[in-house]
Amino acid sequence: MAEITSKMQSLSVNDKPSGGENGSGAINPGGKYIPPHRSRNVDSGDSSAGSFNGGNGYRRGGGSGYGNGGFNRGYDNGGFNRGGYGGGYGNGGGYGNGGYNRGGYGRDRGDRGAFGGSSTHKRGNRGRFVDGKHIAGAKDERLELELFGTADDSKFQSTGINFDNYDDIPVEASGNEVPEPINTFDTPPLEALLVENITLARYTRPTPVQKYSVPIVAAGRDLMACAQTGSGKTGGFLFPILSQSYINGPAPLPERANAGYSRKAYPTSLILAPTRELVSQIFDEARKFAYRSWVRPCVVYGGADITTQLKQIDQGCDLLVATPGRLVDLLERGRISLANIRYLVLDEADRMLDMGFEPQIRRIVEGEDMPSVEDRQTLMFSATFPRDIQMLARDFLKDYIFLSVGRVGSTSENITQHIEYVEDEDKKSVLLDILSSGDQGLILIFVETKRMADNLCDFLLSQDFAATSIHGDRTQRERERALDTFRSGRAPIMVATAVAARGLDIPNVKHVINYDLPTDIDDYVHRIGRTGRAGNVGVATAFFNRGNRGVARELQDILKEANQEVPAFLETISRESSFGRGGRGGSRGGSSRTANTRDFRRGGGAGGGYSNGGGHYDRNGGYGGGSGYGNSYGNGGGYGNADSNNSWW
Ligand SMILES: Nc1ncnc2c1ncn2[C@@H]1O[C@H](COP(=O)(O)OP(=O)(O)OP(=O)(O)O)[C@@H](O)[C@H]1O
Repeated sequence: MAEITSKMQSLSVNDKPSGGENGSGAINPGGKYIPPHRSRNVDSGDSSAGSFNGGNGYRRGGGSGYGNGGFNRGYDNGGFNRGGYGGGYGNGGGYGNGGYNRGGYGRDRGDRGAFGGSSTHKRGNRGRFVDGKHIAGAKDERLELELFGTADDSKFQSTGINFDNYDDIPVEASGNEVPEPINTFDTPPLEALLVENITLARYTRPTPVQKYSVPIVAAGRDLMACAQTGSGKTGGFLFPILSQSYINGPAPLPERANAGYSRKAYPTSLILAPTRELVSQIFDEARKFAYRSWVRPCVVYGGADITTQLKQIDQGCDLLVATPGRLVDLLERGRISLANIRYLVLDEADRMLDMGFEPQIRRIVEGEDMPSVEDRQTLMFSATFPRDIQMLARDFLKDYIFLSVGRVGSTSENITQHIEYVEDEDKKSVLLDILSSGDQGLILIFVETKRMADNLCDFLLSQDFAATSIHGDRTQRERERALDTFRSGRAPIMVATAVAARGLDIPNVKHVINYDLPTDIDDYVHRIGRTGRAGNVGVATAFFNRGNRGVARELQDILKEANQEVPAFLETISRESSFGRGGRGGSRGGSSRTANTRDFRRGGGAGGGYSNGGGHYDRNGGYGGGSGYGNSYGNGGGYGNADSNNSWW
């Protein structure tokens, strides 16, 4: 600290940077900061570095000083400023004294708490199922406004100019006797109240995945559905299970249910998803479409007060949205029975396996009182379906229909993808260039580690950008607050680890930046899918350098599939790395990670049989390691620990 202070004092605006410690930015005689990637001749064969905005200067005047993160925690924690010695030496920018105020944004979380407003379930607006008939509850205008907003409310996603283009995406449905898709919401088999709620949500037409899923579930079939990010998969499972629930009513309680002191809930539908944010979001959607119905949705996830969750469950729980770890906890406490489950949904199942949830999932599905695969309907949804998850399907699904909207694991053409060659030490300055280039709506920046998320967020704050961060080490409250400030635009930049990669539906995310590329190409697909949703357009930029050559080939394939420009350096590096790895084995075509086949049951596919994919994906000592299907599970990760945050993200 003393050393830094003395360095700061000894520097003037015209000083050369001291190098090393501040990321090697340079300051020209006029006091203008020259970012390192400009002041150096880039010779890595990339023509793209620094090409973002035609050379905007930094509007923050002077500031280099990045690279000395680690200061300034406590952003978005409501007003106090721990600026410390902040960033700053080597610049004339004057932010080094804690002068920027990180409070401000980060309040007004309101009272959604763990369960969202529970007013949905006031007696009056709750529906009933009497004598085989669904009787809708009374209307509640205030609640309607809360659930559905108004057409011009930016908090709610509206469809974009390319919404109709979803109809042009080729759909493949394989399996026995695939039912005909519906084309509109007002045709059977959708139940009348659900159609009313869909209208309140201002959905005018079903997306392809919804067109198929509704009749498939109505026909009593199981489903594995793979559709691009942002194309309405949540409705794809909520619509059919709610509609069928409204038509069929609740399952009768088992005879011994709630005998004596037992206070168990007997949900009819169970939706499992990997992260707290995702289950909360699914729950919010379920509240909309369950409005005025007999179905009462509940949500449970780790990291939040279990007593509050139990109280909510006690008030009724017909559709339960849960992370696997917390659900196991509740099962152990004897507060939930799965004996009445008719519909089981696994959303983002591949991520749940990545996170080490497989033991919990197997316990929930096979080791408790859930009806067997023959006596329930099981649905699996994701935008990517690696082969191992298709294998899991063999145990959980029966005679299912495999639905793929577009190619499995492909990205939406609504997202314009840029891959820029950026060396690690240049990333910050290139990022500043992008962020300085104008109003771009919300910007989501992905990094690989929690530490990096903190560092980068601190750095951006030090540069006067209103940023927040989300990662697995932040408390649930902090994570919710971060999401809220981001959603509302009070902090229009969010630095995130993979916790925010899947499923999150945040309107107005215009740009996703992969500051660090993931090592798994499926993660890339999900990350960039936070933009370009519901027919809206978006931009995704990835910083690529030789350290990312492991994904070069797959990235190139993805760009081609989505009709995106493939930079020359990517082709070169991808050729080099394919050569180094002995041909196409590690590529998307032959990878065991992402299924190239549409329906695994059809066998073979471009990559050959499952066991010869090469380089089985491995994370957390997960299910990797083996060739061959037989030993691909059986991961480490210790039973019961997956709700904790042992991971790096
Ligand atoms: N039929 C529809 N009409 C209009 N908007 C829709 C329709 N279905 C879904 N949406 C909207 O599209 C957005 C994306 O939907 P959703 O979150 O279900 O996508 P997803 O396919 O699950 O994406 P991801 O793969 O990222 O999880 C949401 O804001 C949702 O409200």
